[in-house]
Parts: sequence; C-alpha cells; structure tokens
Amino acid sequence: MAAALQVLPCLARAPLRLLLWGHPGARLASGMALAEHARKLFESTIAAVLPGPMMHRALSLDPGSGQLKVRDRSFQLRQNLYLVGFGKAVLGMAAAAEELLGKHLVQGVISVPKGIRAAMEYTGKQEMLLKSHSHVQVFEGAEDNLPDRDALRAALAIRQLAEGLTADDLLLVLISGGGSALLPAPIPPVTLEEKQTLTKLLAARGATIQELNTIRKALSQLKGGGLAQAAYPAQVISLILSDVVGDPMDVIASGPTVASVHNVQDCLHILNRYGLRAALPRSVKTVLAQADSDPHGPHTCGHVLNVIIGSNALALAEAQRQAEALGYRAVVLSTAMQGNVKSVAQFYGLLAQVAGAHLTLPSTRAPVEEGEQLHELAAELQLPDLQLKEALEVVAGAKGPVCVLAGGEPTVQLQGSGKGGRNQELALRVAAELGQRPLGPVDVLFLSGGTDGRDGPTEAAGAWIMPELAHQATSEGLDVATFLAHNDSHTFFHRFQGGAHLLYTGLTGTNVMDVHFLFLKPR
Ligand SMILES: Nc1ncnc2c1ncn2[C@@H]1O[C@H](COP(=O)(O)OP(=O)(O)OP(=O)(O)O)[C@@H](O)[C@H]1O
Ligand SMILES: O=C(O)[C@H](O)CO
Repeated sequence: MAAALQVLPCLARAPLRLLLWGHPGARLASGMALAEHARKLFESTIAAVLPGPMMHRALSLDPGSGQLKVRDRSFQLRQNLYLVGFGKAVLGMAAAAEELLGKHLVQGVISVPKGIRAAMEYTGKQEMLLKSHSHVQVFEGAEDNLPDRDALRAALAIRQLAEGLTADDLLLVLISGGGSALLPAPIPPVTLEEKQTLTKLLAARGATIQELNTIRKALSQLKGGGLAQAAYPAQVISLILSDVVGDPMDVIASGPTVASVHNVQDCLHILNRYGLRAALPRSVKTVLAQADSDPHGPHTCGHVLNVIIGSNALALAEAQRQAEALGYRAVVLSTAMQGNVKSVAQFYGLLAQVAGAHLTLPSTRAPVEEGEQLHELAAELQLPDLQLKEALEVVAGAKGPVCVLAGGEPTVQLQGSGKGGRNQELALRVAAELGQRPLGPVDVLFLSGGTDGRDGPTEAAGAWIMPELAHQATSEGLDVATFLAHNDSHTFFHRFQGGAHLLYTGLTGTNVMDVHFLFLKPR
C-alpha cells in the first residue's frame, strides 16, 4: 500500500540546482538524506494506520466455525452480521470488513464524505472501495465537514437498520473522525439548520472538540450512546479510529455507542462560556429541558464492545520502528501536541536548540536559559503525555542521528485570508524559529503532516523545513513573516523552491491527526 502513496512528488521533481543552492557539498548530501528519510517515514507512518491493516489487526474470523474474535471476545457469526459506519476513514474500513466477513454480512449502511469514492477511484486505491456487488449502501455527504441533508438521510437509514435488529444479530459499527457531521439526527423539534448554526457558532468561538461534542450529543438521537440504544437487543461491536487527543471514545464522532456522562448542566455551562445561552432557539431549550426529566435516564451500553483500532500513538509507534531501521535513535515525545500553533512552533524551536546542544556539546555547555524556557513552555502547553525529560536523555545518550516524534493537532487562529493549513503553518513557523537560533554543528529537519493527506483547504498534506529556509526564501524575494501574518503558508511553500518542501499524498483514506518529526544529525 505504501507504494500507492505518492509522497513528495515535488521533492523528486525539484531541480537539483535548487537543492544545491546555498549549501556546501557535504551539508547538501546530509540534507538530502534527511529529506529522503523524512519522506519515507511520513509514508510508512500513514501506511501503518490505513483502514485495511488496522481492520486486519483488530478482527480475526475462523472460517470453519464462524467464530469472530475481537480482542479477547468471541462472537458467533451465522449470516447475522449487519454493518453501519460514519467518518472520513469509513469507506476503506467497510471495504476491509466486507472482505473479511462478507460471507456473514446481511446488510450495511455507511455515511462518508462527499466525493470520497471518486477520489479513491481516481488515485487507484481499489482496496478502499467496496466491490460492485457489495451489500453495503453508501451515502456521501457533509461537504466541508458540515452536517447536511445527505448526511441526515444517511443517519436516518442507519437508525432504521439498527432499530430492526434482534437479539440474534450482531451490529458492527465503524467509526472515525468526521463522524459527527456525517451522522446528524437532531432530536425534534431541533432542526438540522439549528444544530448546524449552533455547532458552527461554538466552533467559531473556540469551543474544544470535547465541548462541541457534548452539545452535539445532547441534541442528537444517535450520538452519546443513542445508536447503541437503537440497536438493542442486538450485540454491538464498535471499531473506532481515533482523531482526538487521548483517544476518548465518548468524544470521537460524539460517541454513538458510548453512554454519555454529561448532563444538562454541563451543556448550559458550555453555552454560557461562549455567550450562546441567551440566544438559544426555543427548540434547543425544549430538548435540553426534556433531557433533564427523561425517565429513561442516559443510554446504557452494556451490550457494546468499543475498541480503538487505530490512533496517533499507533502511527508514531510505527514511525519510531521505521526511524530506528533508518539508523536514527528515535523517541516519541507526545501524542497530544495541542495548543496555539505559535507556541507549539516556539516549543519545537527551543527543543531543536536544546536537543542539538545535548547531541553535540559536553553537558557543561548546554544552553541553560533555553532549557528552562523549554520546560516552562511545555508546562504552559499542558501536554498530558509529554516525555520531554526522557526524550532529552535519549538525545544526550545518542552518539549519532536522532529523530524526535510527536503527534496531535495544534490550533491556528485565523487572522489573514491566505491559503494554508495547520501543518504548513506550523512548519513555516518552526522554520522562522530555527532561522533565529544558534544550532551548532548539527543538521536539522522538521516535518509536519496531516495523516488524512489534506492540510486545511489545500491539496498538500503538510511541509518540511530546514533552518536555512528563511534565509534562502529572502534571496528568492519571499518574506516568511509576511506570509505568516496572512496565514498564507501554502502560497509560500508553493512558491519556495518550486514547491519542493510540500508533502503530497492525496486523500489517504485514514485520519489519526497530525505527525511531527524533528531530525537532528551531528555534522
Ligand atoms: N489559511 C490557513 N492557514 C492555517 N490553517 C488553516 C488555514 N485555513 C484553515 N486552516 C485550518 O485548517 C483546519 C481545517 O482543516 P482540516 O479539514 O484539515 O482539519 P479538521 O477539520 O480539523 O479535520 P481533520 O481533523 O480531519 O484533519 C482548521 O483547523 C483551520 O484552522
Ligand atoms: O467527528 C468528530 O466529532 C470529530 O472528528 C472528532 O472525532
């Protein structure tokens, strides 16, 4: 599969003259090796979390007995299997499920992003497509990640399938990021438009995905365990591909098979926090008031097995293995990089400086002030699983090249009207940081890429940079600060060195947030 991914065609196409430009020979060779390794690593990281491999790891069927094993649980299949799914990676997940379990599959309905089948066909990713005789009905909708009439039709078909199941049936639920917008079924009298407006307002005012999905759950028939409830008394197996930091099953796609732990008070707090409580439509107030007095209480999900089958952590574990195979000491720093992209870029700038010094200088000459700043910034960013001390120890103990790996999803607060995405913006900001820091005798490369292959509204997945970038850009008449001020990172990378630093994968058919690689190689 990795071969099908066309990563970095621009790198391959980049004229040698541009790559040679400004570099002494030895450094050029080293820089090219780093860039080539970065490309390979990004490619194999994505390949590890493609739907097919993940589904094959999660499910095994004994063809003789029809016993399906999922983790340590067994389920008896006898032409009693149904399938529903919703999310950006669900087309490929459904194709893999049908390939594995098709003999027992009676019927399926999935809700996937508009245009995804055409995109997969266009790029020749046949393994992501259902066969022509498939038992799975496909709905495409939620253009631009917003719930629409098509997604509503899909959600109603999914509900209908679930409600028709009996205690003898097994429902396989395939879930991935983007699932919330692809499964809208507002509780009447709330309308689709009202729900759309409220979620858009919350997102625009900076609500977190946890807050956003708490509200979505309260207003939905299927989220927050509603789908599992509809399928009762059938048994339910939910296979989840995580696109949320920390892999919280109740948040990913708003947890349609996970009982919600939130109450109306939680919703009112969130709506208050973003100044939306006073202007709520009457329908929303009605539904929230009803929820408080619902005699059935929250949905129960005792008949459900929820399993995370893919995540940023899994992708980084593979990246670590591959980086070691390429000859680097590799260490995973965090799978929860979040916060303002400016602070995250500053963090990586400081990290490169401090780690570079650990790698090349005696410990007595480590930059103390920058080391302190790095730890302070790490504390400010509140990264729950950060292994900073451990990572620096690995770097200090390494005699040769090092690769620091991280993942997550920083946020960009848009100020300008330029074209870009959070990965390209992060890479460009890190380039600006590195350009200003004394790095010592070490080659550095930083890559930031979205595993779904599409960074913001651009065709690129992300970008990679080296410390010389800002200086070289100036010689090309490109001012990094000006592009950053307009959130115009894509235009910058498109022009700089003929686009040689952009990552292009096309839509990958998976989504486990972003990955960040920091390569350090002593000269
Ligand atoms: N010009 C820009 N520069 C930087 N970031 C941008 C720009 N335009 C949009 N974005 C960012 O792109 C993001 C939306 O793109 P994208 O669809 O890749 O992310 P997403 O909706 O979070 O989906 P996913 O989690 O599946 O990647 C938003 O976070 C937005 O802030
Ligand atoms: O669909 C959603 O709710 C987001 O992608 C988080 O999973």
